[in-house]
Amino acid sequence: MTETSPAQSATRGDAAPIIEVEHLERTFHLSRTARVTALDDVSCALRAGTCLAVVGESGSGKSTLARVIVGLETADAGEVRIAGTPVRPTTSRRALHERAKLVQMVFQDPQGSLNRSLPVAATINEMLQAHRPDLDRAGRRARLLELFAEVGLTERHADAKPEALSGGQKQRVAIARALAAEPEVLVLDEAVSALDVSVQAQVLDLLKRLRSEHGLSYLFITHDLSVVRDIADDVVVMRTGRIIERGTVSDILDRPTDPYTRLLLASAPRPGWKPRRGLRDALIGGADRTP
Ligand SMILES: Nc1ncnc2c1ncn2[C@@H]1O[C@H](COP(=O)(O)OP(=O)(O)OP(=O)(O)O)[C@@H](O)[C@H]1O
Repeated sequence: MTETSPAQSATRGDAAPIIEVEHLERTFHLSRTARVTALDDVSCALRAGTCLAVVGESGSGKSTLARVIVGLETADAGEVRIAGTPVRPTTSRRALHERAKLVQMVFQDPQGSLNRSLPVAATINEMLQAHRPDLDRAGRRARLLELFAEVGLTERHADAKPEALSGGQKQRVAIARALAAEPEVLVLDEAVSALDVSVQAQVLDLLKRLRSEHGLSYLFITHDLSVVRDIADDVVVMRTGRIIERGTVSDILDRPTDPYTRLLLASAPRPGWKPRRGLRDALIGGADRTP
């Protein structure tokens, strides 16, 4: 990770892409006759030092896009480049290690990356062993505590087992674990979606601070438009595997042109929000039928 200088921040608007996604296709074959197209000619770019939100309702292809980007899923066609290097299927430890130094993923459920029977420090230690071979045992412990302090946790949290931590604390551990690899990009897949609103706000604040302190870039996957204004610079809107609208946060949130984006906005919780009856039917049945 590198520190962002004021000059770098000032030129963010023209920043070169750190992730380039070109014409991705991915179809899942569910049976001999049934298939679902999760990605249909998807192209987008994440500018270095910025946050690109990928929004859309459940099943629109957001997680598949994220998984293809980090190499957990293979596309049928198209290409992803991270810092100019194509993401290709590989079992080479060296290639996987180099990719892990570029991009780390944070999932909705932090439990998946934590070992139930070990203190959470063990998870971070494992990452440090892989990515900081220069550190001895004491050096790793010192770095671990530094990472915990960065995400607002203490030594007490480091030595606790996952079950003793709250959802927000576990998500902070997952973020510290990702940072331990010192990546350039975090792919955050619904990373705050399971948290209570107040905890969600604190984790979003943490992510904003980490981004500016370390010059990180974020691909922020969410179905919840209410968090997008807070964290993102650019937005792509996905529907049934396609990108149907893209632009800056204010383009998409204040001046959406696509009827589906307008419906998503109408369904986003905000102060005074009341669910509209039939909205989901309208979303599934055809956005252009309902304003
Ligand atoms: N491994 C898989 N096998 C079969 N179908 C899959 C698989 N992964 C995703 N799909 C299907 O691809 C489509 C897109 O799924 P994806 O998880 O990418 O959407 P999403 O927008 O992230 O939704 P959610 O927020 O619910 O995860 C869905 O119809 C889903 O059922």
